[in-house]
Amino acid sequence: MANEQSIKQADVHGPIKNYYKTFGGMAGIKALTNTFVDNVAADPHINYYFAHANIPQLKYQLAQQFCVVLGGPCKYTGQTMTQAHKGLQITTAAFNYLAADMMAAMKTHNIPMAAQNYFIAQLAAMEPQIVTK
Ligand code: HEM
Repeated sequence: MANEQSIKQADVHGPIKNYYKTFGGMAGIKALTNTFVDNVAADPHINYYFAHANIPQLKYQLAQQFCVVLGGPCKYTGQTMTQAHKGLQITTAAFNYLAADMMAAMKTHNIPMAAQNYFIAQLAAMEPQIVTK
């Protein structure tokens, strides 16, 4: 299990459920993250936000964060969601496009529906920290 500091930093809301194995452990989470970031990079509604992003670093931090959210034995050492998205002027519409890109990625990887619902609810709970416009 991730420690308390790591959980807080990852902006996990509410009780963590253990879906780590359902997502295929770290290999599954990395594969999902790759598909998700690829979907975002190909999404003309939001990809311009990532024009100057360090994609390998972003994928690494996302996979660690997702692992913590899914109850896995990881530590998230990146920025909080408030810090990471400060000044990016992210809109509700952009947030929703990104969520749809994650749903498509989970579908691609055949994640069971209950696990999908848990994960997307966790991401949705981060919206107040991310949407600033
Ligand atoms: C629940 C949804 C989201 C989560 C979980 C999330 C998570 C993250 C994480 C973990 C980082 C890296 C922090 C670090 O390196 O310390 C990051 C950075 C970033 N995020 Fe998000 N994010 C979300 C939504 C969004 C949305 C909607 C956008 C824009 C449409 C966005 C744009 C960015 C950008 C541009 C960066 C900086 C990348 C870089 O400079 O390399 N994020 N996000």
